[in-house]
Amino acid sequence: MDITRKVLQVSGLNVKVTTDQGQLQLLHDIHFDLNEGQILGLVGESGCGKSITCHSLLQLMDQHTIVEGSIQLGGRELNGLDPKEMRRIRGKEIGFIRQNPMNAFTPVYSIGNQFIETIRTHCKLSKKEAYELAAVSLEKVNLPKPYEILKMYPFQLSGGMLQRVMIAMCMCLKPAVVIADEPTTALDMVNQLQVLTQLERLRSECGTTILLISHDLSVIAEMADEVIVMQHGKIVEQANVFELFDHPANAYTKKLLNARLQLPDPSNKQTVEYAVNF
Ligand SMILES: Nc1ncnc2c1ncn2[C@@H]1O[C@H](COP(=O)(O)OP(=O)(O)OP(=O)(O)O)[C@@H](O)[C@H]1O
Repeated sequence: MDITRKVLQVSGLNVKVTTDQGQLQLLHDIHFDLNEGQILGLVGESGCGKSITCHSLLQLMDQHTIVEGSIQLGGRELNGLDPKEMRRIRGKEIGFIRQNPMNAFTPVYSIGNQFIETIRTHCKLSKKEAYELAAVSLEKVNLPKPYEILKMYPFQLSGGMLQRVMIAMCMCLKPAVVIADEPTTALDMVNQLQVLTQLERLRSECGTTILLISHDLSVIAEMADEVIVMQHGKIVEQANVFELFDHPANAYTKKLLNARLQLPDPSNKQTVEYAVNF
């Protein structure tokens, strides 16, 4: 008996944008399911449509865009949902961890102010209760001295710290799904590891399902259960992470895997080979 619960079901997703040159199709017939507690990796080279996919799921596309198809969260259709209702779903039911953490925060308000505001938008808590919950969550993502962090402004925190503040917000709201769009791209190795560890905790402790977008194949190999490969707005391959890395079926997937930086063998004095020709 299959007991896998589908949390998010995307089918026949087409995204078109109207430009001065006419209509341009950005996504072509995208289908995938996100199962409860799963980490689904989405990979592909720059411009293949990864961010458009997550913005479409979150209904964040601008008014010149046509989003066709079905996006069902727990059986409820999101495409075309009333914007006010969609605002309630974003954050509470679908969390979003953005590529550039600095853009996710308003520079003139303290972290505490924004954290508490976010919690209270979705949960019936007093300011004091929300403040305490925020401090506990910051500690859970290994941010020491949480009360001091809550008093700080976004520019006083590093990118990695801001990413962890966003993960802490998700831990408070416990959304069914988190969409993480290149969460580690702008971070050094130490911060990358901390953010990935906390994402994994979000999944293991809160049972959150994660759509992890990255062009970094090592991040995907480490984190994902299943992987989707995109090219030119289309899914070209979807497979279990081991299957995809060990036996890629599609020619583009093979090219993507081969394009990883090939470091030289130190015993051999040959030139470093960079296979980056798409
Ligand atoms: N509003 C728009 N009008 C026209 N084209 C657009 C619009 N938004 C995005 N695009 C195009 O759609 C394609 C997909 O963009 P998207 O941002 O999803 O790429 P991506 O895979 O996330 O890339 P990256 O890894 O660099 O973030 C790109 O070619 C982009 O130029």
